[in-house]
Amino acid sequence: MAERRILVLYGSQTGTAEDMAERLGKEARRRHFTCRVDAIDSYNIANLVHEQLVIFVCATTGQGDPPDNMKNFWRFVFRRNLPHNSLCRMDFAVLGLGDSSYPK
Ligand SMILES: Cc1cc2nc3c(=O)[nH]c(=O)nc-3n(C[C@H](O)[C@H](O)[C@H](O)COP(=O)(O)O)c2cc1C
Repeated sequence: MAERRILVLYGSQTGTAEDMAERLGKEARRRHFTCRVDAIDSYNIANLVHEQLVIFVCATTGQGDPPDNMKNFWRFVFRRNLPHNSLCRMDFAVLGLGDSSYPK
């Protein structure tokens, strides 16, 4: 990886995923990565194709629903006409937050 750059995007309803994303950002900067942390729907999805490495930190709310600040992205991901290879050049990781007391 020529440039050490990470984007951390979070979907958070009550702040836990946001805190986690900020912690990841801090840790990444400590390790000399350039790191931006943002709510998923505040980020311009059209730019995702230019990202090298993205960490998605996403919580669940309602009844297995996406948080309000990632609803647009959720719709985007499930678009029927989204080319299957549209994000294939991007490395990504997903950290999901939930609570095991909710029914599966
Ligand atoms: C109203 C509400 C609904 C939730 N629904 C679910 C759920 O359906 N499934 C699940 O695994 N966790 C559920 N959770 C647990 C949250 O996903 C978990 O507490 C998470 O850490 C919250 O992250 P956030 O503070 O970033 O929103 C729910 C929590 C709340 C407050």
